[in-house]
Amino acid sequence: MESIIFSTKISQNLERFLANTKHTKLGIIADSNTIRDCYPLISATLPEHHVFYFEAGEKHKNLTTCQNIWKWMTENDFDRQSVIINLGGGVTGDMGGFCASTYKRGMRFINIPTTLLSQVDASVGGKLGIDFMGFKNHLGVFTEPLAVIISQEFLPTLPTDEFRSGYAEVIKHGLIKNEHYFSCLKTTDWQNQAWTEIIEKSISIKKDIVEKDPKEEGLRKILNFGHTIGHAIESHYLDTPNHLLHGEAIAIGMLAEAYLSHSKMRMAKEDLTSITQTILEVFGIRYVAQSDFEAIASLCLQDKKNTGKIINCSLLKRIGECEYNIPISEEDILAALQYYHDLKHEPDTTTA
Ligand SMILES: NC(=O)c1ccc[n+]([C@@H]2O[C@H](COP(=O)([O-])OP(=O)(O)OC[C@H]3O[C@@H](n4cnc5c(N)ncnc54)[C@H](O)[C@@H]3O)[C@@H](O)[C@H]2O)c1
Ligand SMILES: O=C(O)C(=O)C[C@@H](O)[C@H](O)[C@H](O)COP(=O)(O)O
Ligand SMILES: [Zn+2]
Repeated sequence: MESIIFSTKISQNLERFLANTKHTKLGIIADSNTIRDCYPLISATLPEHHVFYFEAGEKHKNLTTCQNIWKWMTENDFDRQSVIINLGGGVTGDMGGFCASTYKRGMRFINIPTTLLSQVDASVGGKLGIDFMGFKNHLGVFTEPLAVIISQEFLPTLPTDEFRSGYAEVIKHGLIKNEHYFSCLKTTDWQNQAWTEIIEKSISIKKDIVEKDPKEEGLRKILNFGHTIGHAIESHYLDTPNHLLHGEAIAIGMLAEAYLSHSKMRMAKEDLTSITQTILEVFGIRYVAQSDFEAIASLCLQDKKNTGKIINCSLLKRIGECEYNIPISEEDILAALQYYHDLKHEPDTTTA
């Protein structure tokens, strides 16, 4: 597993790390926001390097951007002894890591995650990839970074919606593995959490699972709770005015899959109520039209956990315990989406 460095002075930690990492060339991959807000925090102490940045956003996590990255690597004579630094959120980490690990069959890379979401989840565990044909992370590989360097110095410029998006993965970590963690999250205002503890706790939950099953042959599928339906919703609305951030879509996915946990796994009604209240308090209700349900359900047919035409979902037995490879039907998905839709009419739960 990659080494994870918790840093309070990113420029110094990175300088030290690079001094001990022999490389021919050094490349920085960022997006249009992190080049402005995050690169200045590390640029002064970096040794000689090349920079590539792309237009920020999920819709640029695609083959066209990858081609531009591979061209930049080639034109600047990167070789297998070169090192790439991915400076940004999950989009930069997933795509930059994918490009590095496929260029000349593999170059080393370091992740410097700059969003809450990428610090608690995306930068750890070696899942890399891009979207393709409208499906999330459809092309990709498992490759560990050389290191992940995590610093909260980047977070002050992160917009509130992006912060909240990352919080969805934090809630997920509590729901799948640690009831106590979830109940602490539940009782504290989400904007006033103790972020140092949250980041460390979430990473330790994820790391523990990934170490046991790095290539998602079994147990790791629990990290995908909320993602069967959540990814389908994210993909469906990606290029529309109703587009959702990854965590916002996963929050809806977790509500829908919590409903299925109750209906198919006998998770207690009190647990469903507690999950529903907690997620709605943070995320409110978002636009998911009934007329889109069929299309969303059919996107689930391409989920990577599936076996042939069987849609396998990760569902909760109770808060803090998740099971994987639970077959669900398209009708189940429609019922779960209806559950989400109907929450809009509950007087105490609608905030948006
Ligand atoms: N590989 C994994 O295990 C894994 C896990 C979870 C999510 N993901 C993927 O990660 C992606 C979502 O990650 P994300 O939420 O970090 O999205 P992102 O990379 O798009 O970053 C979110 C936004 O914040 C901006 N930004 C980043 N850092 C900033 C900073 N410090 N200050 C100001 N602006 C900043 C970015 O430019 C972008 O506009 C999705 O593609 C998802 O599929 C991967
Ligand atoms: O690390 C994992 O495993 C996860 O499932 C973490 C998820 O939060 C993340 O969104 C991941 O990229 C989803 O993977 P995918 O295999 O469903 O594309
Ligand atoms: Zn996710």
